[in-house]
Amino acid sequence: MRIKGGKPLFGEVAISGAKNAVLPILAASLMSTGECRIKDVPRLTDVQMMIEVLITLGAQVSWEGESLIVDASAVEIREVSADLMRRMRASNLVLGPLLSRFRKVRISHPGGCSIGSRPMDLHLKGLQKMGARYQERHGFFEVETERLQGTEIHLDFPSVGATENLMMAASLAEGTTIIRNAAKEPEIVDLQNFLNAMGARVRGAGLDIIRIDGVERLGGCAHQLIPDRIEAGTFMVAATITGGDVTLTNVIPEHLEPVTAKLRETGAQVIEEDDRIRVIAPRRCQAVDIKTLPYPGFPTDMQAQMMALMAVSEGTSVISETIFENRFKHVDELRRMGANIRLEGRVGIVKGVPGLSGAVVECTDLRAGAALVLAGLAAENGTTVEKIFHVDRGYDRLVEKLSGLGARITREEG
Ligand SMILES: CC(=O)N[C@H]1[C@@H](OP(=O)(O)OP(=O)(O)OC[C@H]2O[C@@H](n3ccc(=O)[nH]c3=O)[C@H](O)[C@@H]2O)O[C@H](CO)[C@@H](O)[C@@H]1O
Ligand SMILES: C=C(OP(=O)(O)O)C(=O)O
Repeated sequence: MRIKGGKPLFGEVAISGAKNAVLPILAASLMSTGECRIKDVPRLTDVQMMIEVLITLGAQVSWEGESLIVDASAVEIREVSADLMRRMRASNLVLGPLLSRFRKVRISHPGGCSIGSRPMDLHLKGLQKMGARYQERHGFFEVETERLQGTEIHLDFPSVGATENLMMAASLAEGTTIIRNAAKEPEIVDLQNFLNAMGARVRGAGLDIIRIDGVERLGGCAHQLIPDRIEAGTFMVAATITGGDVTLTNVIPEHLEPVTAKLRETGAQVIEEDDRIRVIAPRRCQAVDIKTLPYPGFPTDMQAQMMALMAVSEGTSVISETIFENRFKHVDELRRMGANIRLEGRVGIVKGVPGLSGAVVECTDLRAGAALVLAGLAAENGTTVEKIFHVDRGYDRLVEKLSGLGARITREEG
């Protein structure tokens, strides 16, 4: 991606459906014996990969405009290969659905990814409490059960993935499951709504305790995805870092509160309407401290983008990453562009500089890539962002959307 920075962004941009909602929802569709129609699905490589997982398992999946139609009635295979698992972390979300529907699953160990290790002990501990047995062999988890039984599960940490896997598994279990210390992210609420539309009985998503009354079968449904709060947050930072004035449409402002609060602290004006947010940038932002936390805390998926903003803000910012142990890979690349950042373990100390200078930089992961694009939009001269495929995992038509706001950005296939 080539960016000629230094131009404020102006105008309106429509936010796509949420990546982190559609991936668990596609996994959940494996439990249905009817046809599921999911609307407003973003065109992302992660979505394409999840479609491949579903097809490999035997589901029929087709696009109809912006909707995906999934028919999993003929699914029989119960194994996810190491290859698919390596290519997309979220493929671990088929564990709960396949186990509850077929009672036996073989899923490759997720290992780690560039932002840190991605353990599944909480997912497995919860399933074990529901009566599943598992063993780890040759890099695979082999999990089986006669039928999952409802139970009470207390999560040691409000893990998003574990909450999702357990909610899905419990939907076809016998009896009632209570998940305590559950994750409260908006994507959990969207999953609850999708499960209930298929005929499940889930209540409490968005709160600490989720109650699932198991049912015998799940049928077809139609579901509209929530907008992507991380894509939205990224555009809010794009407006701020370039000194622009941008209105986002198709957003749920409440989901963005942690980001909005921080941006307001930097001096940006954020005006919320029903399903729109307008961001008006200050002359120069003030540095603010950031600590990533489970929702409604500040999202880890916005940490890199905020670091790019802090790199050009006035003052010193302390950024603590508490969710992933290795989510600072963008630091070296931002330094190439003139950022003054020191790392101390999981804390980044960012001393704002008056401006960044364009350079050739490389994406190391999805949000690191987004941060570099943002830095490029703010920098003087040209920036080349390489390995942009990381960004395609989570941003739908990013170049088109940024160009629509006046950014000078092009893309070349390497
Ligand atoms: C709480 C949180 O912010 N979760 C983020 C996490 O979700 P994701 O579902 O990938 O990760 P979790 O929420 O499960 O994991 C968060 C933390 O819990 C630990 N853990 C997780 C599962 C487990 O069985 N054992 C265990 O120890 C992880 O190592 C990590 O430190 O990454 C996604 C992609 O960046 C984000 O959208 C989610 O917001
Ligand atoms: C890292 C992310 O996704 P995943 O958990 O699917 O790797 C993300 O959405 O920022």
